[in-house]
Amino acid sequence: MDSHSHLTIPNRSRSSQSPSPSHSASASATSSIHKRKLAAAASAASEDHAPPFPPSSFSADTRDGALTSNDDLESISARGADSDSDADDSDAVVDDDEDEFDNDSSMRTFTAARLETNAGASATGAGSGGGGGPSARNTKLKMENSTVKIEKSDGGKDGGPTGASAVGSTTAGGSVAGIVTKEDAVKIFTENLQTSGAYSAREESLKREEEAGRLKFLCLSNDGIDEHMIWLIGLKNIFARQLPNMPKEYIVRLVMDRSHKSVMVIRRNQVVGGITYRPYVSQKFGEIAFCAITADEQVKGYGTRLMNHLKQYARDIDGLTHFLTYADNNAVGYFIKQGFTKEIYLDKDRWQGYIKDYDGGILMECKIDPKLPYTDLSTMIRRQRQAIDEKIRELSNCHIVYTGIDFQKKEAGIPKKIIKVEEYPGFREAGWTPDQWGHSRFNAFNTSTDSATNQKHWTVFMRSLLKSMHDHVDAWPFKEPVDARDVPDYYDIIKDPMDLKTMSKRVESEQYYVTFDMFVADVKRMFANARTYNSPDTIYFKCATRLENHFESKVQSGLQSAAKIQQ
Ligand SMILES: CC(=O)SCCNC(=O)CCNC(=O)[C@H](O)C(C)(C)COP(=O)(O)OP(=O)(O)OC[C@H]1O[C@@H](n2cnc3c(N)ncnc32)[C@H](O)[C@@H]1OP(=O)(O)O
Repeated sequence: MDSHSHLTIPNRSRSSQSPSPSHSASASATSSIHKRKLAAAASAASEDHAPPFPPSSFSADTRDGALTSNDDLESISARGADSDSDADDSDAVVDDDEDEFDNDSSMRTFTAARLETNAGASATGAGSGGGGGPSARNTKLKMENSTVKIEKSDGGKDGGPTGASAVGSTTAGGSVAGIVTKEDAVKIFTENLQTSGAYSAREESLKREEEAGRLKFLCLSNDGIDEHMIWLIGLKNIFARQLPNMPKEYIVRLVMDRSHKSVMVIRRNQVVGGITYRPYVSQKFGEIAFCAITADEQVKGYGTRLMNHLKQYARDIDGLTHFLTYADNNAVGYFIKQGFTKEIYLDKDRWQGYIKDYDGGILMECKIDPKLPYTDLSTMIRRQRQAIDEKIRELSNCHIVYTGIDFQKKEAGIPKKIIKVEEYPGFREAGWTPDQWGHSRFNAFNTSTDSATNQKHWTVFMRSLLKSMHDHVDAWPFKEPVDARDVPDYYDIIKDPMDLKTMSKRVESEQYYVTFDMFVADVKRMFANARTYNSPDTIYFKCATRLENHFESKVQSGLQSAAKIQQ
């Protein structure tokens, strides 16, 4: 039952740290210490030198498997309380800045050499439960010309020692049950189709990066394989930087704990971020302990793709149905976007006593869908969009785009030459007939004898409405077009400006507003523009609202009296 201890870790708020200008400065200030450490590690000549991973202070613990016994947690908690002042951590626990790690060229060369040697091997197969024997757990860096042992594994469960698993490999070749093939997609692809929104665009672009081999998502745990350890240390460094209120020792312990797994984003063989979680296989849920993306790669979609890979992996390999996590307050928004809720629907019996309490975090839950192709959601969305578009095309011809009219815009958009409505390309094809001329949802005058008289009634009505607005006390901001010399950025923001003077010209042309709806649309636009550009507390915003109310009441009363006259 040791792993089910229900303890409160007092100082484990994961407050995130956003990139700051001082970031690089602080990195360079400590880099010399770091380089000394790395040089010592690379030489590995003397046991007096602490190797970069895993350092002696935790290697003993991690070799012994799970680290979540009561004793362990209590000691973590006690250490956590003074972790912030624990500047000496750097010696005991490699307290590297993530950038320092990146910046050290000798380490990079070393890492690259190793990773090249093993290219491809790390992405092969899921880990087995038996690969973590002492001989396999070589936790010291070797010299560059030394051989690195890569173990192939067979997809073990239970959160035991695991080799690197290419996350999402369960959908090898991209074929997912229930998803049509590429060829089918091409067949139903149609022109003028909006193929993706922002979410899909980001997902698709990262998916392409994966397919091109520039990006990979791996699930690893502490298996002693050198390159895995390098990545785990890289991930630990990211967590330490991005979750500064988390005791660093605690981060190391969980990342290196063999009952935890880490799904990592690796780009050009460097860790960009990851999620460390503990699968409780018997309970079919996982607890996300840490989640972070390196500072300069945040909000680029990595966090979402990482979570999608995690869900797919946890469902298909670990057999999990839910995730629970204590989310930092400022990360709640991210988790909500990943499908987490603050309501916990999972039966308490399944999780209570298993997960650790965190102060300052909000417990959130995510149900893993049993079928969704999480790593290929963008394809699913695209195909759904295509199917809907196809259906709409069957039922309507609104997708047909006709050539536009050469409007010959003059001042105020009044056309120079009159074009008959029936000559507008597409009007007749859309089902319009000449008897619909002047048709409007405002039908107060529509019963008049002929359309010319009818139109005259409307012109008089529009003129009176304009005058009424013009005379109103709140009309002053709307009488003339906005002068760009007074408001330089106005036309950057407002692309379709409108004002009372312009509308007056359009009314007086007696040609522009062929329906009353067009007039109302211009009035509405004028007020909408004012509310778009100005904030609610401004006089302009308030004038817009008051004048609009005035306009609406005038329209109502005008239409009612017109209707009475008709009767
Ligand atoms: C259990 C825990 O570890 S809690 C602590 C979580 N970690 C942190 O707070 C560390 C600092 N933050 C990070 O490392 C990252 O910002 C993460 C992991 C929170 C998110 O990763 P990213 O790569 O930035 O996420 P991604 O780019 O996929 O963004 C997904 C969406 O979430 C939004 N988002 C990202 N971070 C946050 C946030 N902190 N709050 C609200 N929304 C967020 C994005 O704007 C984006 O929205 P959109 O789809 O509408 O455009």
